[in-house]
Amino acid sequence: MDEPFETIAIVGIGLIGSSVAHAARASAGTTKVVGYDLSADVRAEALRLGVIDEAADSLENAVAQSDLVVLSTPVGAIGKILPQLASAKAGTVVMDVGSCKGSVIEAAQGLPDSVHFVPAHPVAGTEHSGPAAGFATLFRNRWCIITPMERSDEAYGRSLARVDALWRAFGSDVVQMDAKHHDLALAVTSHLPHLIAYTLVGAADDVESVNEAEVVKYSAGGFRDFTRIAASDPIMWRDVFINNKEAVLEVLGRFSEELAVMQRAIRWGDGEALEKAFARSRGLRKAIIEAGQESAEPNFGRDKKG
Ligand SMILES: NC(=O)c1ccc[n+]([C@@H]2O[C@H](COP(=O)([O-])OP(=O)(O)OC[C@H]3O[C@@H](n4cnc5c(N)ncnc54)[C@H](O)[C@@H]3O)[C@@H](O)[C@H]2O)c1
Ligand SMILES: O=C(O)C(=O)CC1(C(=O)O)C=CC(O)C=C1
Repeated sequence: MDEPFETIAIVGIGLIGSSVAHAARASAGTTKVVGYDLSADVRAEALRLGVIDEAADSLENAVAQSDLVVLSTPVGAIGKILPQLASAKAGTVVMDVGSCKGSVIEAAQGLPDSVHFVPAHPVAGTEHSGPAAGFATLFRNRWCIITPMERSDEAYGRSLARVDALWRAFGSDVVQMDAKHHDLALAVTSHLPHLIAYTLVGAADDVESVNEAEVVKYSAGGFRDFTRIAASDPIMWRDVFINNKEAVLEVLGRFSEELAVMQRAIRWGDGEALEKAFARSRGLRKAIIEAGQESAEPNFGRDKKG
């Protein structure tokens, strides 16, 4: 990288924060990672694992010594932390990695121009959380969506370019997007699927004549795949749904209509309608595989040993 961020501060050392720390050291010229987390246990674990070089005892201390501040806490906390960065030294670059962007940008409105805030969202993750879950290649071949602040000064443009280069160094493709569009698109591709997975697992609890032991014992592939998604961090997802309410409710409305169409087709034995809908889904999966965003191997390649 031309102008690397030599010292970075990771605020919130979980799956994404620790992955950024690993990737920055491995491929973006970072030589020192300072970490701050609300949890002292997480700070100690991150230090022990070598995810961070130094644990800061406060947000201020982490920010003071860094070229780049990475906000990788749940989205609700990002909104609370941003206003506290108003007094950061001039030229500090701050980047978040939150899953929704409108509420984060709203919280950044009060920052002075001397702080360069670049909202980013790596569309990459797993169902695991915590500092041990991160790895350097998480962002490789994935998209990172940047939703820049509305400002046209040259200094901000330079910081934007440095953040763009950082994600490219991690192996991501980078695209810029308006925050409102980002929030609607991700409500379709990420937030609704998680809501459906959480709801499906909840529904299994509701069928009283099938007990939990049977659900576990006879769990079929489709159910197992949903449970992977539904094992994601409850606090992270609570914050996503609260902070992307409008887009999620819009997409959920469309989903409910589609579900009613399916329900009706099943009730009336309309095989043609069902077959048509299922064929369309198969085509979409093929397109995702062809775009290199998923493995074509059965069961996502998880059956392979070694
Ligand atoms: N998990 C994913 O797949 C994924 C993918 C892309 C983006 N994101 C986004 O990245 C962010 C982090 O997600 P994650 O999966 O790494 O979460 P995580 O649960 O693994 O880690 C979050 C960490 O933030 C800490 N934290 C909470 N409040 C804090 C505060 N006020 N100050 C300092 N630390 C605080 C927690 O103690 C925890 O260690 C979220 O905003 C999420 O929306 C997640
Ligand atoms: O792969 C997963 O397990 C994820 O949930 C990652 C995932 C998603 O694909 O929906 C989750 C949240 C994000 O903000 C980005 C990526």
